Amino acid sequence: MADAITVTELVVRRGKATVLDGLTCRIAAGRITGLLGPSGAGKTTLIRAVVGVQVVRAGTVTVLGRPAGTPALRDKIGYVSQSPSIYLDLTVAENTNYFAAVAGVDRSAARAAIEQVGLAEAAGQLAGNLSGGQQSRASLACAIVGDPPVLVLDEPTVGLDPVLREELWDFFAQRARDGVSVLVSSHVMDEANRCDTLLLMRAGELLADETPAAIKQRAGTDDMDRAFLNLIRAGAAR
Ligand SMILES: Nc1ncnc2c1ncn2[C@@H]1O[C@H](COP(=O)(O)OP(=O)(O)OP(=O)(O)O)[C@@H](O)[C@H]1O
Repeated sequence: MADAITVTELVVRRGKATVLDGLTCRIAAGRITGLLGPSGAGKTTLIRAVVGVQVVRAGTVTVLGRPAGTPALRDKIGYVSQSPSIYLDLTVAENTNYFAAVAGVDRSAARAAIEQVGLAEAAGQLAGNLSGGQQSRASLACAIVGDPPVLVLDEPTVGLDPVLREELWDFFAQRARDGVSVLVSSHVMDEANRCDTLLLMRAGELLADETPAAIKQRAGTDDMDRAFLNLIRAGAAR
């Protein structure tokens, strides 16, 4: 299977700490890859390197065969950061229209994105007046305008109720079936079960790069929470 993202011997320092120390992994095209691990493991740092906003000390990151951060990738990656990255003084529709203009697509794509995240009724509202969950969805709408072939989502379902979370995961699965490559970080284990592949990180290292079923089998349990705890504790004890 082709890789959408290739990370080779990646070294990143943040402040005085080496957060990633020679990380190597591959993210398959047209699949949902989950990025999991304890707080501080380096998930956001890896995501930032993939979208090209992280200074890297050594190693390489390529997306769709090009170095991460190259201008040619700008309209190929939809990125949702941990905090909503929308203009609070614009309406939802104005925000998505702006992203449509940047992506070079017309406003019908912006309207479609708003509908896909279930925000049609709030399209005319100022983003600053939305609830936290609505702001997250508005951010996601901006990221998916123009159907980029790669989606990079940093904890996109935080603060969402279970129904919305389910809908968004159905949406990610649909996107993957359409050939989109989805890299998504999460702390929620039932979300981990919906990924095709899981990258489990701890302290900047990759502890596992396997299917959810393989991870559970290796950890000797059917419960994903328990499987992760087992693997993380085994990793810590190494
Ligand atoms: N701006 C920064 N300056 C210095 N160190 C940082 C900075 N941002 C993050 N770090 C450190 O980098 C390490 C990895 O952080 P990162 O945000 O990548 O972890 P994470 O796995 O995404 O955590 P979480 O699940 O809590 O979001 C942490 O030890 C953190 O303290």
